[in-house]
Amino acid sequence: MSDVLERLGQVLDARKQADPETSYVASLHAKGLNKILEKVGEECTETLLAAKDAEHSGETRDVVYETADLWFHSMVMLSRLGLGPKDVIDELASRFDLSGLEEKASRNP
Ligand SMILES: N=c1c2ncn([C@@H]3O[C@H](COP(=O)(O)OP(=O)(O)OP(=O)(O)O)[C@@H](O)[C@H]3O)c2ncn1[C@@H]1O[C@H](COP(=O)(O)O)[C@@H](O)[C@H]1O
Repeated sequence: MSDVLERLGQVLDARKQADPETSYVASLHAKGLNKILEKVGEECTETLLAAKDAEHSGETRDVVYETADLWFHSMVMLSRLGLGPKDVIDELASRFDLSGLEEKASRNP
């Protein structure tokens, strides 16, 4: 599963040098970090709206589609900052066996 994220991360890094006329990712980089963050925010909102709709309709296709857009644009943001999916996967892996409530308590002793 994470192989897909790893491969996509490599493609995204390579696209930083690509022609903005032929690459969507390169066109985002050409517009700058603020444009990338704007897209992350937009996709986040679209994901929330799709999840709200899905709870009522039971139809989950749009949630998957919008979450893919959100992950994709978040990965473009990470790539912009010299990071990649491995950084996030390693962070999640380090949280295995740690309850979210315990982690929160350790932050606010
Ligand atoms: N996974 C994706 C991916 N998911 C979504 N998108 C694009 O993200 C955009 C989604 O934004 P919107 O729906 O808001 O579309 P929009 O209205 O065109 O966006 P704006 O003009 O408003 O910014 C669309 O253009 C989608 O095509 C993606 N574009 C590229 N990839 C991957 O990135 C690789 C490199 O892409 P290029 O840089 O285009 O070669 C591709 O081979 C894919 O693997």
